[in-house]
Amino acid sequence: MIGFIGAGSIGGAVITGLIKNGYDAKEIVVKGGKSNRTKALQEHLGFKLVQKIKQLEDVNPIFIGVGANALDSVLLELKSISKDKLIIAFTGNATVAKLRQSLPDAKVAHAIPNTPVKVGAGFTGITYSEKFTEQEKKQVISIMGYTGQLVEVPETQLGILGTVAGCSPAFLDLFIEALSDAGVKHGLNRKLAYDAAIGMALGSSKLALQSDLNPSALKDEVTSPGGSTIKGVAALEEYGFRNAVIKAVDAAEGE
Ligand SMILES: NC(=O)C1=CN([C@@H]2O[C@H](COP(=O)(O)OP(=O)(O)OC[C@H]3O[C@@H](n4cnc5c(N)ncnc54)[C@H](O)[C@@H]3O)[C@@H](O)[C@H]2O)C=CC1
Ligand SMILES: O=C(O)[C@@H]1CCC=N1
Repeated sequence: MIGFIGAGSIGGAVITGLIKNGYDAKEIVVKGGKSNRTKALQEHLGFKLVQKIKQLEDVNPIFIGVGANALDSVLLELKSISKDKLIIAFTGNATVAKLRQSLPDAKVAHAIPNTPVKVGAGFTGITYSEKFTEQEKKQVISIMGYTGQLVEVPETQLGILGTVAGCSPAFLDLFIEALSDAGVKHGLNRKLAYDAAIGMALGSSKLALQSDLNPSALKDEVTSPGGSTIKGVAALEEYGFRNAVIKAVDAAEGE
């Protein structure tokens, strides 16, 4: 059995991704928060819902999906049942040092998933404490693999990886929304405008993944000489698109 504490946006997305992609819901135990959200998710997905962290005593690994405000109290409650367990926290400020200090008898890791885990297309960065064996890392991969890619990085890179992959779904959604607004401005109906923008983002991502060319060269393939695309690219540069994206990442990184 595997466990979750906190099933909000990211905890719920990982649980959904696991179950929708074939992980047995009967093997998942969730301790949710005070809202009815987890109950609604449980009715939809069929995992086991418990009321107390102590009820996760026989569960391993345990994933923590609570926010920073709830982390300390959760770790305090978890301590007495954490001996030799694998504890993986998604919480932004759950550094390995903090987790290690709060749960000295556990094997801890800090991971930053992104919301596409919900459809098995996630990109999750993870830093393990040195206590994790290769076998235990494989165990985590065998679970998180249901939700997409899992990439191990040193903790010095986990924050920026979490921004580039974890915050950016919101940035891309904003781009898709803006693109469809422009389509509507020029006469497309809203549904067709969204379908076109989303279909483009999906197709371009697939092409970037499968092509030998980097995104810069792929852009060059779209910009016919004297054509409409290069005029649009010039306008994006004029309005600081590239700089706006870099500044967005700087801001998310707290700069
Ligand atoms: N939303 C995202 O895309 C990502 C979020 N994160 C990090 O994950 C953390 C949570 O973020 P969200 O899921 O967006 O927030 P959220 O507010 O949607 O989810 C937090 C959940 O924890 C529950 N909770 C609070 N106290 C609890 C307790 N004692 N026991 C069980 N459940 C409890 C709440 O009821 C809520 O459902 C944050 O630190 C965030 O930085 C990390 C990667 C991606
Ligand atoms: O906004 C946040 O704090 C989290 C971190 C990555 C995505 N969402």
